[in-house]
Amino acid sequence: MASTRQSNDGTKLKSVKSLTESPELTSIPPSYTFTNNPHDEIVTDPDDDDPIPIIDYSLLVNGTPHQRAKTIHHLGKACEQWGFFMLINHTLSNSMVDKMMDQVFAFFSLKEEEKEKYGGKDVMEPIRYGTSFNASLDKVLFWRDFLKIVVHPEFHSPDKPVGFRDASAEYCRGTWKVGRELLKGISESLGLEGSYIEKRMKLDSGLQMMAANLYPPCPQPELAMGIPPHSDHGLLNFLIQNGVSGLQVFHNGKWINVTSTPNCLLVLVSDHLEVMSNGKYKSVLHRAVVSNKATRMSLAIVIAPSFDTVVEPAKELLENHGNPPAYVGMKHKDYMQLQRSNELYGKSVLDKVKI
Ligand SMILES: O=C(O)CCC(=O)C(=O)O
Ligand SMILES: [Fe+2]
Repeated sequence: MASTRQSNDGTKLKSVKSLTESPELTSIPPSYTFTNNPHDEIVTDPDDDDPIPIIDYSLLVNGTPHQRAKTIHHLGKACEQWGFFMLINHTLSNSMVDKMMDQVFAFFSLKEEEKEKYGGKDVMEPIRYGTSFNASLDKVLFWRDFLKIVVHPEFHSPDKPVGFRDASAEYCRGTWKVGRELLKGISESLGLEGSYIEKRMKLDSGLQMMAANLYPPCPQPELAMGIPPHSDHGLLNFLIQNGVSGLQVFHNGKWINVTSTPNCLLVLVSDHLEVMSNGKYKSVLHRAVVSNKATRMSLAIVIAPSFDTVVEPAKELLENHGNPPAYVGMKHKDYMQLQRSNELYGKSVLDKVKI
């Protein structure tokens, strides 16, 4: 049975998409308005002297030993200094990516009753459609509808739209492969064996999740927020978007606009890589702002440890470098549950495991 999402005052909460479809909407409802301006920090485009790192995937997998070693070095620096990079020359074809984005758009375009089949309250449901982040807890609502699906170790898919299952099976297989190759390079960049992360994080039964976000045009974008500053659970997050910018990453005390670059994967270092590397690599704080011009869509693929893995700093890194652990271990499932059942705010979950 379709469940009903409740807003703070107990009334049914509409998706942002259906809210924006009412023709008279010229201002945003007060429940979406931030009283302390979320846009008051420094926002800038990337500096020419400190550009967003670019990693060439083809050199990592098919390069000469020298090219591969150089790429692994750059990869390590990107994880250390930005927690974020753009991946080019990867193996995901344009047609595969386009097909996937078309299906995500088709899902959000279904009738609300159809989408509401996945509108359950349990934050750990394998397929979950909703709005804002945690609508029953969010003090101010976010200008965003979402669909989250677990696709590994068990593959799930909504039945509609018709082409969704095939497109997502193909896209998820492709991104999983890229994720495992990148994690090999990242293990090596930490001075560990190439297979270290995949073994230690039990990636054969690792969690892969797809999270699709829809940010409809907003009549007062300066008062609203698509998704608040946060870092993600898991090891890596691959983001693609529909050609409309809105992602900002926090770097050296400033919010950096990430302009949409076709054919590249935006790769975000996530909390479990920070924990596992004992803080050498930092998960990136990021947020999404909205616009009054176009609907923005983004699609995230989370590559994460198996649910039963206790994620803690790699003993080998502590022993080799004589460093004390900076984080306590926590089971991935407990970490994810903690993040999903609270307000999304900065690195608040990571702070709980920091020593
Ligand atoms: O829409 C974006 O660019 C960011 C989405 C995001 O941070 C997430 O899904 O975790
Ligand atoms: Fe995120």
